[in-house]
Amino acid sequence: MPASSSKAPLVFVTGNKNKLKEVQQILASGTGELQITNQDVDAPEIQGNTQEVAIAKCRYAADKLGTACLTEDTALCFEALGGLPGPYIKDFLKTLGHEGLNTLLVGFSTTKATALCTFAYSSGPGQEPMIFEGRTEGQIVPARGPTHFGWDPIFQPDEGHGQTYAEMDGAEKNKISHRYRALEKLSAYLAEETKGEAESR
Ligand SMILES: O=c1nc[nH]c2c1ncn2[C@H]1C[C@H](O)[C@@H](COP(=O)(O)OP(=O)(O)OP(=O)(O)O)O1
Ligand SMILES: [Mg+2]
Repeated sequence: MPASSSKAPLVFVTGNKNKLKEVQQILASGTGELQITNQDVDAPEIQGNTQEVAIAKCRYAADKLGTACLTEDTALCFEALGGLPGPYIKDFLKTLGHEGLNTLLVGFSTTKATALCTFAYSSGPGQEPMIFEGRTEGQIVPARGPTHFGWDPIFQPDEGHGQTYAEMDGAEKNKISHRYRALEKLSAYLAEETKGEAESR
């Protein structure tokens, strides 16, 4: 029996169904070490850098749920704007839309952007969250493809053969995405942690 099967699934705290779906798909194609359930806690999101935002969200969720938990914060960082909107992309997207986000870059010499995913994991209330980051480099482009997930239509990853995230097949996005890369690091950490616990039993 794998050591992890004796453990309860980890609670992934998010209000975003698309994130949840991608995380489940990515984990399903992996080793099966990490299993998750989901809760929406509506944690307040502070101002700060991506790590500070992710840590505060996770700390709040662990205290509120009284258990180990996982949160995730996604940022979209425009090189021309010194990394902004970064963790504030949700509000920028809501207010400006895809077109407005493109307009922000008019007059700049680069449309380069980084999609940055930050998972925060706390092993329980009062336990300092740990951070796992994944990055995918790309360009901001006029919207192409289905519009069901956030800024997917305006982000064209450098490894995407000219397609935007939205135009890519879900499985293709999950091979190169910021979320996949962060989750890979988290899974490796949790596998080690589980191994350590099994050995010390
Ligand atoms: O892969 C992605 N492709 C396109 N758009 C994405 C992606 N991942 C997050 N997004 C959007 C959702 C939200 O507009 C903002 C991040 O904000 P963020 O606070 O992390 O997400 P959220 O509030 O929707 O869910 P949560 O409850 O986990 O905080 O970028
Ligand atoms: Mg949020």
